[in-house]
Amino acid sequence: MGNQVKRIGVLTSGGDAPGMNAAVRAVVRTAVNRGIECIGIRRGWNGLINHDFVPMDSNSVSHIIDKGGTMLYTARSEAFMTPEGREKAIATCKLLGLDGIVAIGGDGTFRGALALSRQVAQQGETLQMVGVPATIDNDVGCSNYTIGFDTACNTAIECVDKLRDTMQSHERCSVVEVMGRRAGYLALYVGISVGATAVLIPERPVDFDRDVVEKIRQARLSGTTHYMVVVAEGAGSAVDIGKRIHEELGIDPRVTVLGHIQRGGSPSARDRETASRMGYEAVQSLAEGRGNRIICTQDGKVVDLDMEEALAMTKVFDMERYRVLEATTTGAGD
Ligand SMILES: Nc1ncnc2c1ncn2[C@@H]1O[C@H](COP(=O)(O)OP(=O)(O)OP(=O)(O)O)[C@@H](O)[C@H]1O
Ligand SMILES: O=P(O)(O)OC[C@H]1O[C@](O)(CO)[C@@H](O)[C@@H]1O
Ligand SMILES: [Mg+2]
Repeated sequence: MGNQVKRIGVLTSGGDAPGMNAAVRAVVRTAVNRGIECIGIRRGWNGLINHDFVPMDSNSVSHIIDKGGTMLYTARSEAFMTPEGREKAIATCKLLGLDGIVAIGGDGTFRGALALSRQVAQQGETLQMVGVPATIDNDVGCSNYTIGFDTACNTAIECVDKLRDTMQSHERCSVVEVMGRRAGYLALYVGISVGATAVLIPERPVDFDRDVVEKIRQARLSGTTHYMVVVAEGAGSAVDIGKRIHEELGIDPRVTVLGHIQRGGSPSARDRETASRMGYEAVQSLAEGRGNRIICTQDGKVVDLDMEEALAMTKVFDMERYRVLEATTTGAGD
């Protein structure tokens, strides 16, 4: 774990996101082209604990840029949350002679990276970590955008468009739950894009009467006979919302929880391109001696920020988008 970067590891961690493969490819190819060896660590942080790795060359990442999922597999690691687990990971890094690691994942993955790097520093050594944001939740505070979000939005939109066809024919109300963990980005982007009657997000405290009952009522008064309610998983359960709509309005909604379908599929152009740029920047950053960074998009540019400072940043939710939704759907059909 010296100063000059000769060999790096790359891993994917947390929930998978379309475009993770494109990011792995960019990391491996950029490293190889700079004369840096690259080791794939499999199954997230668990791979470092369990010696689960695979040496990678340029050909090992051929034919993956268009694939969803991650060729390195991913995991959530309980063991890595403990100093003892991280000690085993440090031993593997020493054994493999890693100078740095590119960790592709969400905020949790980066907290893990920081914890590892601090523990190494306590032992008087250095292990440079670089994070690449990839999560369908788009909830990494320091980055405007996270790899996978665009594809997940497009997948959800395709599903909701199909639901709308049958809701329109049967003159029904549909309640659709989308992922996002504690964030409402996915729900709001999808809601705007499908012309949802109502969207519930955790960033805006829900007033059921104002945000659901009145929206459906106004849509009905405008002549509409089908309604689409999009619920972010962080704002509540679609099943509960459906029951409440039945109680308060006497209609009989159909509930769909989109679930993990939103995490799959071939990555969109935006996700492939962003992943390629971020993967490239991650290796540049390590090779140029800038460790403990998170690669971020800010105003369309890819930049690297100090990991600790970046993790302390919070994203300001753009409420203007909620106003766009209201201005374009309230009192009308989709
Ligand atoms: N504070 C922490 N210290 C050490 N390791 C952590 C910490 N937080 C998270 N990790 C590690 O990172 C892994 C991934 O974190 P998490 O499950 O939050 O997913 P994520 O990277 O945020 O991605 P996503 O939210 O898209 O699923 C955890 O399973 C754990 O191994
Ligand atoms: O794959 P799991 O463990 O069910 O996790 C689901 C969670 O992961 C995500 O898909 C990505 O963070 C969230 O939107 C969701 O809450
Ligand atoms: Mg997360």
